Amino acid sequence: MLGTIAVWGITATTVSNIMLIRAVYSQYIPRHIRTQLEIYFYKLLGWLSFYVHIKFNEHTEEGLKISENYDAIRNYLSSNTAARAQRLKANESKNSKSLVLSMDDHEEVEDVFNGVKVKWHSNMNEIQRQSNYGRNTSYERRFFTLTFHRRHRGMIIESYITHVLREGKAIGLRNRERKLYTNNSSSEWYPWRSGKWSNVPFHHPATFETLAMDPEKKERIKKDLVKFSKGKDYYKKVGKPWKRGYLLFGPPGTGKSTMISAIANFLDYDVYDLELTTVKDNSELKKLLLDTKGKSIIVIEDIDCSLDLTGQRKTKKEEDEEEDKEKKKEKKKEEDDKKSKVTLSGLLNSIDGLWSACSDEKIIIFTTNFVDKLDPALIRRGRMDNHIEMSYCRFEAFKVLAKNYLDIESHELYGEIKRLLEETDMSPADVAETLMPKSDEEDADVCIKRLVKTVEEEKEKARKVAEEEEKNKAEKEEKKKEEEAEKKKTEEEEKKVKGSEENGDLSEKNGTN
Ligand SMILES: Nc1ncnc2c1ncn2[C@@H]1O[C@H](COP(=O)(O)OP(=O)(O)OP(=O)(O)O)[C@@H](O)[C@H]1O
Repeated sequence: MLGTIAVWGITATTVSNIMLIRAVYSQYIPRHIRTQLEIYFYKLLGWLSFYVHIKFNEHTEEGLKISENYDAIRNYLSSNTAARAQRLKANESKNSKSLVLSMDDHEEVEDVFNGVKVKWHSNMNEIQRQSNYGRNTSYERRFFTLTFHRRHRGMIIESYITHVLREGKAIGLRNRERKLYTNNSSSEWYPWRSGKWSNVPFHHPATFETLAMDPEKKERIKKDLVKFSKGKDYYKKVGKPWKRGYLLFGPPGTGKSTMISAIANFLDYDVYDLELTTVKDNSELKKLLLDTKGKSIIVIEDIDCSLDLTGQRKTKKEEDEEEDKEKKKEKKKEEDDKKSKVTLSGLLNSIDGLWSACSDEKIIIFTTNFVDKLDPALIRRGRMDNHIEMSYCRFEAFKVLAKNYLDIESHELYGEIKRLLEETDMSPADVAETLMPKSDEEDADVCIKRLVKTVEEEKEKARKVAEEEEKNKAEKEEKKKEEEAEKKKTEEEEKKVKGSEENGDLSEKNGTN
């Protein structure tokens, strides 16, 4: 008992001595000397210790953004070592599609790489700060520390850390919740939002399986996408940026937007839906494009409606002059004139700029209903590498829709439908709408019969339209012929009159002589 009291007494004295020394140290030794002393102390520790420590902070140097490396390490440790940690933390991240378990603060786990053991420690410091208004605030600063024996320094720095960051980033991409980004239009009320992206979770259900189109064409597109997504080394070898441009063209309702969603789901990419008409000018466009992340699809729908593509491309000088003129005009204009001043050259330059500025995989897709209206420069290979025609619904595409909407693979009317669809141009959107049951009483048989009736009506309509066009054409030709005949007649009469006048002149002359 006496022994225990003595031990407590010694401990208490030691603790109070340490506290006294600390108080004297921080009160009487100037700050800059304390800093120097601490540097030497840590250096000494470094010389004495066999272990190397590397710190990875949660925030970047600027302090605002979460460090990508910290995130990657957390992902790596969550999947590789967190199972071995005693205490875990459930992170509810808005960027992740599922709950992510990671090591709790002040936990330590071991990892083994190439037979070498390393330790990861998750740290958290609470930092006290006084605000400008004298209020005390505190915030938490987190970081991971990697500890390993100094004889493995080279291998850990060159190989292990790269391995952890690469794996962690890949896990992050797999777990992330995909996003649909849209560009904000310029607003008088929220000027800081203009030229920036807003996002919502991307949950479009379209897939290549549900996409109605010719199966061979579908397979070709899928192969092209797979080759692209696995082509990092290939693109590097041939000296091309890891990008691909697709032009989707075809009549309305043939599935251009649906195809974009199917591609995004197939490759697991985000989608940036760029509304060109709300982009203020070329420099805002460039900024928006450069502000897109990798593994994404940038979409400009109905490109023919978003820009004046009928005009010739302008030279840089012409464009500058025009911009100068525009600026002068702009001053006179009311402030609420929000017309987009994006030009074709601006778009081309922005795409080329995007292509050369970023190293990660990106796809850009343009859609149009009128491919012939587009400037060839916009869709040349290299910018739009793959041109895909989305066409009217033929039998193969119909079979996919029937499977999707009615869950059937055959019907006695399939032969009839095949014949009708080969002869009639109907969009997959119209076929899908006709096939969809309108009530619980409607079964596949009712829907298929309705489709036959609708296609027959469409065929009849198309026949009448063609007949009308033919009639108009014939009438026009007839009119043209009549006009030509009339013209010829007038010319001949004029010739005759002229001839007789000349003859008259001549006889007059002869008579005079
Ligand atoms: N090829 C297709 N496969 C499956 N569904 C389709 C297909 N085409 C159209 N649809 C259906 O029709 C609807 C409209 O299609 P979508 O918006 O993709 O056509 P679009 O070609 O982009 O039309 P627009 O040129 O008018 O923008 C879709 O929601 C989808 O349900």
